[in-house]
Amino acid sequence: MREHAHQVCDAQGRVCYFEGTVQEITDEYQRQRDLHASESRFRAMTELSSDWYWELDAMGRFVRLDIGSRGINPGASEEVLGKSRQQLPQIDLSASQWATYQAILDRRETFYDFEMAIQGDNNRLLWHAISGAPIFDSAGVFVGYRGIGRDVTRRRESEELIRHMAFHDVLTGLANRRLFMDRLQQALNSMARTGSYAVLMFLDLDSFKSLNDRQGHAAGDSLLQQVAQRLTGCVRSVDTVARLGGDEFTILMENVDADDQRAMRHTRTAADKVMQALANDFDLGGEAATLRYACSASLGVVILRNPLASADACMKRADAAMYQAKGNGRGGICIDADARG
Ligand SMILES: Nc1nc2c(ncn2[C@@H]2O[C@H](COP(=O)(O)OP(=O)(O)OP(=O)(O)O)[C@@H](O)[C@H]2O)c(=O)[nH]1
Repeated sequence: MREHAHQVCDAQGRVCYFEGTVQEITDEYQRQRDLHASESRFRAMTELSSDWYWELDAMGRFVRLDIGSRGINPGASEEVLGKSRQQLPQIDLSASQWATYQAILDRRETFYDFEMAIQGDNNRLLWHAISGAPIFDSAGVFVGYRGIGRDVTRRRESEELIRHMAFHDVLTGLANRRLFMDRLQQALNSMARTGSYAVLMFLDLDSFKSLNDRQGHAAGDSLLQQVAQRLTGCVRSVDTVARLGGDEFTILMENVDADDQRAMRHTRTAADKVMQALANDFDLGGEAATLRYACSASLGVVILRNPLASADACMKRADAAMYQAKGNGRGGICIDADARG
């Protein structure tokens, strides 16, 4: 019940009696209790969850940001109030991503899991997924947006790692066969446009098995890693170096030259450089000891002229050239310069 009362006085100001009203407010009281319970539920949710709640005004500026104790960067709330997302320098979106975001807001659409890169502390890239819905007042006028945000950095990093592992060799970090074959096919396609030849090299270490057998697998692994580094260091950054597996490496050089003679000269120089890169002894001893190892390798080289050739056929030729080099006594280069190839 709610009571209102006031005094009724006589002409001299003396209180004669009280009069007032009594109102039953059970419904209103219940509504307030419900509202309070609902607000408490919402608070508990944002407090316990790693998600956060945000609200923008009609101009897209933050008017509210509730970040629970488990949420990201709890101090961020004051920094962002009054600013739009576009005004926050830590959000790292391309121009076209910003345009997509703004178009969604302009159309007053509900959106789900719009992912944004955020520059975190120590230059760590974080990823936030935000979902939001427009808010309209009782007259149907648009007054802003509200929604939730979630840190999805772990998921993005796992996806990136899986993607990287699908296309790279775990031991050396080089491209794997799958990525290499893809690049080779792309190189053949672009040869059709540029008319410039490409060069494919196939390198196999000599007697690698006996290194493994005599010095152990760790020494073999160390050699493979160091060979990968040296090969990467002796080609241009646009060239692709791959480990196909075991002790087999391949190198793809694009846009070598469109002229036969010059292409042949460049190819010889590049092949010599690769062999030269492996000429100095490797230290396979790890931290405790020194183990000098002179590595020999056989190199098969193919000058690719025919953009219609298949990537598989090119690889077979390079493999055959490498075996030819092995057959010639190991430690040498065999160049397959078939003018039709
Ligand atoms: N340490 C190490 N060894 C590997 C790895 N993958 C394959 N191998 C070994 O690499 C060796 C490959 O040897 P082959 O190329 O067949 O033989 P090879 O002794 O080099 O002989 P030639 O090529 O004829 O000179 C095998 O003994 C494999 O067990 C790896 O990731 N790490």
